[in-house]
Amino acid sequence: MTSRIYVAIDTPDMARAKAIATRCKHHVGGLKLGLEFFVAHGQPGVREMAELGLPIFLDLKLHDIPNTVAKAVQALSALDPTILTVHASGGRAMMEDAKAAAPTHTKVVAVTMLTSLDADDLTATGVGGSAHDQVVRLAALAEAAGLDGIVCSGAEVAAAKAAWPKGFFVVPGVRPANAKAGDQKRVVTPREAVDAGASILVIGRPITQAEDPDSAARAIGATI
Ligand SMILES: O=C(O)c1cc(=O)[nH]c(=O)n1[C@@H]1O[C@H](COP(=O)(O)O)[C@@H](O)[C@H]1O
Repeated sequence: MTSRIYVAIDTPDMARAKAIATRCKHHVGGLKLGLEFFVAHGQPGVREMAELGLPIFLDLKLHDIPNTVAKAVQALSALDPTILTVHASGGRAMMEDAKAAAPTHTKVVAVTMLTSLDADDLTATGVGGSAHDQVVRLAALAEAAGLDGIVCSGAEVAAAKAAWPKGFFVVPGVRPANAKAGDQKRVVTPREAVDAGASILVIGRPITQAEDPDSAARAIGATI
């Protein structure tokens, strides 16, 4: 079975990005390329990484007015990513237009509440209610907009999936037992994320900062 792990290649260094991806490519299901990589290398960089043969998750977390997001999605369509992110808080029309502009088989998923935020951070942004409420509310909005799924923490995925059984659920903020949380606040283990219903897990530093990324990915894979 294909691994559910997408490794987050968060580096602006192309040689390092390729080295990590090459070392763990047999134990992950895909590569997640985000802002750090994209700002440094753009579309040619994404194409170069795609040559390694793994599915590409392009995590640009688009968040702007509908027209701007739709045009940005159109402009990156030739990359044909397997997964693409937008922010659910951009609203329904923005999500609808992003989905309409994306290649038909690209899964467009909406980031709900970043895993680096906790309840206090949410309150500080002026949003009432718990993380659970916020994720379930934004998941319903993403579903209504015709998206394929959402990004949320492992703590909310079971509730979101109960409300949207056909949704695709991306779970970052994943840490093996005893691993450093770093800037992540809503953290679960890989096993907990899968048991709760994650479709895929996004894992960065526990693999990329390991002395041997291949063994780290293999060891995490063995726990799920
Ligand atoms: O959309 C994401 O992938 C994402 C959403 C979120 O809420 N939290 C989150 O950490 N991510 C991404 O998941 C990765 C997590 O990396 P590590 O914390 O190093 O495992 C990073 O590339 C983040 O950009």
